[in-house]
Amino acid sequence: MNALLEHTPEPLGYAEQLLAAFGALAQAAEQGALLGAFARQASALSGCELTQVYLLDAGHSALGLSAECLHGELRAADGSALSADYHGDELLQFSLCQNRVLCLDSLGDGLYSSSFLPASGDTWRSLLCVPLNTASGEVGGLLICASPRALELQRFADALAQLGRFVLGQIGLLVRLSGGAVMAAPADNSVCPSDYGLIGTSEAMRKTYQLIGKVLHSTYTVLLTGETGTGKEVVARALHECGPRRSKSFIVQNCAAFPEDLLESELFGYRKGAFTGADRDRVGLFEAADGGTLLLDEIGDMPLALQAKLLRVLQEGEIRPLGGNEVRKINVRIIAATHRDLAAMVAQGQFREDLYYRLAQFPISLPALRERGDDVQLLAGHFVAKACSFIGRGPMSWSQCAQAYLAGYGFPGNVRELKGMVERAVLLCEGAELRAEHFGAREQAPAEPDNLHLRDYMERVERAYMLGCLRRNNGNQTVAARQLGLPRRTLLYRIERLNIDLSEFQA
Ligand SMILES: Nc1ncnc2c1ncn2[C@@H]1O[C@H](COP(=O)(O)OP(=O)(O)OP(=O)(O)O)[C@@H](O)[C@H]1O
Repeated sequence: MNALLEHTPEPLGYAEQLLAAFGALAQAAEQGALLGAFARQASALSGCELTQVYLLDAGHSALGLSAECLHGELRAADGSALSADYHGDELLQFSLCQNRVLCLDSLGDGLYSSSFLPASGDTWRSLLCVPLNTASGEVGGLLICASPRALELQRFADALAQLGRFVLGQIGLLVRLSGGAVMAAPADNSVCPSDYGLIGTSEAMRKTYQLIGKVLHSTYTVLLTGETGTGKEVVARALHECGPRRSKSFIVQNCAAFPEDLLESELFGYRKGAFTGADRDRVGLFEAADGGTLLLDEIGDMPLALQAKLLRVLQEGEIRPLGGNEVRKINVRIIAATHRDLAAMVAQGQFREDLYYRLAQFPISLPALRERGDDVQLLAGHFVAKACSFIGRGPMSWSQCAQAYLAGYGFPGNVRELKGMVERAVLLCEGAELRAEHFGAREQAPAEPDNLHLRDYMERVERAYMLGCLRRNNGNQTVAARQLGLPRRTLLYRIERLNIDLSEFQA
């Protein structure tokens, strides 16, 4: 509480006022009343004549005015929504995209557009713009406080942000209680859940969702790394689909798929006559993705000469088509992806260092499937359900051996391999139960129980389960023992009894 109220006048009185505000907001039983009360309380707490509450729609494609309080009176929110990228409202855009508080005391000097504020007798002078975050740190909207007087508003930002977080939490509760739709949803109502459409609840994936949430509304270049099949393209698509550019194109270019010349003309486009065979102008992918997102997949395979040109695009924000004299401004979010170790490539002179640092403005490293614990089961269940519905079959169950096999398998091809394996198993399976043999795993997996004593069968299941845990943790016995809920000595004893060869895990 100390830091929160450090700069407020009369901290004790302010703390009392703040507590009363929390209490009043907790009473609101309906979303409209809650947002109105929030606007009113924010006005009292900041001393501002105007407060506005904006909420992002579920698809993060528009910012809607949800409540407004002017001179102590609530005004009916007209439901107006600012466009997908809040273009023209740089102040709102900055605060939202950077997730940063913005405080100005000279709004009237005309440097920035403030058309989102209602006309009033006086000119608006002081402005405070506070991003509203959910408990998990995602931006859900903005609180605006404005006054025609010169006020020191920055000191109220922390307290108002806390109050805003509480309000978003309450909205979530009200929505759940009513079983109704989420937040103010202008035009578009497609939902981007907090997992961005990706399957997985492991700690490693939760961290990934947090990073996606942080960078969604910024213009940073994102570098996605991770082994093949870990979902880099899926994440790039989520960054586009759930971000402010979702109404524009999402284009993927595989940099390993073309020789240098062809890749250059694909990316930059060309003018008629630029080279033999260029019989007409052709727009490149940077231009085609204007306003949207371009994923440069397998960026580690981009030839060095083209890397220099890409760096210029990233720095200048403009391109020159082959054979053309004019440069064109482009507005594209670049996402790069690779399964290679770019830092090592830089050290070996195979990748430009300056480009590496420019691309790695915001790196996201996707975990290998073997590091995602129970996500294997979740993903497998998801792929089975999809495969069954695709071929029109009823639901299927899993034998214990099949489950143990999947839990123990290392998945070098990650989610892509799991998906392929499961789809094949569904086709091979003639009954309603998926068994280890459907995964082509008779030798490695524990045999099905028909001809085994229970103790032998249980040992095999235990062995496969332990192997899976040790593999996921690269043979680290301390971590494996913790995850299995065993004392380390017991784990070592069982490893020996089950004849598990630890050298398999040493890199
Ligand atoms: N978390 C996830 N939830 C659901 N499906 C996923 C997930 N991750 C990956 N997939 C699926 O796995 C497959 C491979 O994903 P993707 O192509 O994004 O991997 P990648 O890392 O880009 O691979 P590569 O490096 O080989 O290009 C796709 O079919 C994708 O839909």
